[in-house]
Order: sequence, then structure tokens, then C-alpha cells
Amino acid sequence: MPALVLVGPMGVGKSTVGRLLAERLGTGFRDTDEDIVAAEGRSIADIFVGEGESAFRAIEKRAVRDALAGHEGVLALGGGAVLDAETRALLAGHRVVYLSMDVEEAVRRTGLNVARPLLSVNPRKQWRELMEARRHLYEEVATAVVATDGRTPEEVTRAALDALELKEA
Ligand SMILES: Nc1ncnc2c1ncn2[C@@H]1O[C@H](COP(=O)(O)OP(=O)(O)OP(=O)(O)O)[C@@H](O)[C@H]1O
Ligand SMILES: O=C(O)C1=C[C@@H](O)[C@@H](O)[C@H](O)C1
Ligand SMILES: [Mg+2]
Repeated sequence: MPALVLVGPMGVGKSTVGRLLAERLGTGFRDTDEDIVAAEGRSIADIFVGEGESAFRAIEKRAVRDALAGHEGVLALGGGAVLDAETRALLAGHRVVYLSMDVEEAVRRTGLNVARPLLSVNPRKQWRELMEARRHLYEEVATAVVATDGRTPEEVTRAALDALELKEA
């Protein structure tokens, strides 16, 4: 089972902080978005455009299940993975860190990035709607919440280790 699982919205820093956490803990890092791209041989944006969001969610659900069962290190989930009730149930019993940020920070980090299909038009409004729908789901699965606003990736990493009372390797 993973040492810890990172959840949170697009661009909050799951991949960046996840890699740092893995280094500090002396373990590996895995990201379900990357697993999906590798397994499908195309980008997430291509899957969304070609087959739609629900097809992507079905692929994602299997990717998360496999990673929770097979990965021992730090695991980052895609930003929408918590939308699935079975995925949320699978997360019970894991150490789950919700990385959070406010809307202005979110737009700064993700607003202009066309590789994030859910935020490609009017990012501020789309961000608010996404967070209204998801905030409670992130909170539901989390065993710790770490705010990332105004913190460097190193500071977020330290805060996550402290919140979980984990020691560096
Ligand atoms: N604490 C931070 N402060 C400032 N910028 C950050 C911080 N953490 C990450 N970033 C930057 O924000 C962007 C998004 O980070 P990252 O790709 O790690 O997010 P993510 O949560 O993995 O996103 P996604 O869900 O799309 O995979 C990157 O450009 C990264 O360098
Ligand atoms: O928040 C979301 O719904 C998503 C987040 C990304 O990690 C990717 O999984 C994909 O772009 C969808
Ligand atoms: Mg990422």
C-alpha cells in the first residue's frame, strides 16, 4: 500500500510535491495521470476529446485501483479521481493528503495551460464550479489537509510530513 496518497485539484502541486515527498521518504513516486498516458499511449486531453469524460473516468478508476494495490511509495491521483464513489471507498484506510489552494493561486498555476482540458475556457469560473462540486469530496477522503497558498513546494512538502508525523529517510 502507498506510503501516502495525494489528492487535490489540477495544478495544486501533486506531481511536484509528490516527487519531493518521495525523495524525502526515500521511496518511489507514481502518478495515476502518468500511468494512464503510458497505458493508453495518448494524452489525457486526447482521451477527453476522443471519448469523453466518462470514458476517461472509467480508465482512471482502474488506474487508481491498480496503483493503490501495487505501489509502495508516494502516489498522486488525478484531480477528478475522488468523483468516483468506489475510489473514495478504496481510499479509506490509506494516508491521504489533500493539497488545497484558493482560486487566485489556482488560476496563476493552471489558467493558461491547454493541457488541462477542464480549465481551458474561463478558468476562474470553471475553477470555482469544480471546487464547489469537489471540495467536500477531497475533505471526505483526506486524513490531513495541507494549504499550499504562498508556500514553495519545499514548504508544502515539510508541512505534509509534519501533518502526517512522518520522519525523513
Ligand atoms: N507550492 C507551489 N508554489 C508555486 N508553484 C507551484 C507549487 N507547486 C507546484 N507549483 C507549480 O504549479 C504547476 C502545477 O504543479 P503540478 O503539475 O505539480 O500540479 P498537479 O497537482 O500535479 O497538477 P495535475 O492535477 O494537472 O497533474 C507547476 O507549474 C508547478 O511548478
Ligand atoms: O480535475 C480533473 O478532473 C482532472 C485532473 C487531471 O489530473 C487529469 O486527471 C484530467 O485532466 C482531469
Ligand atoms: Mg500532476
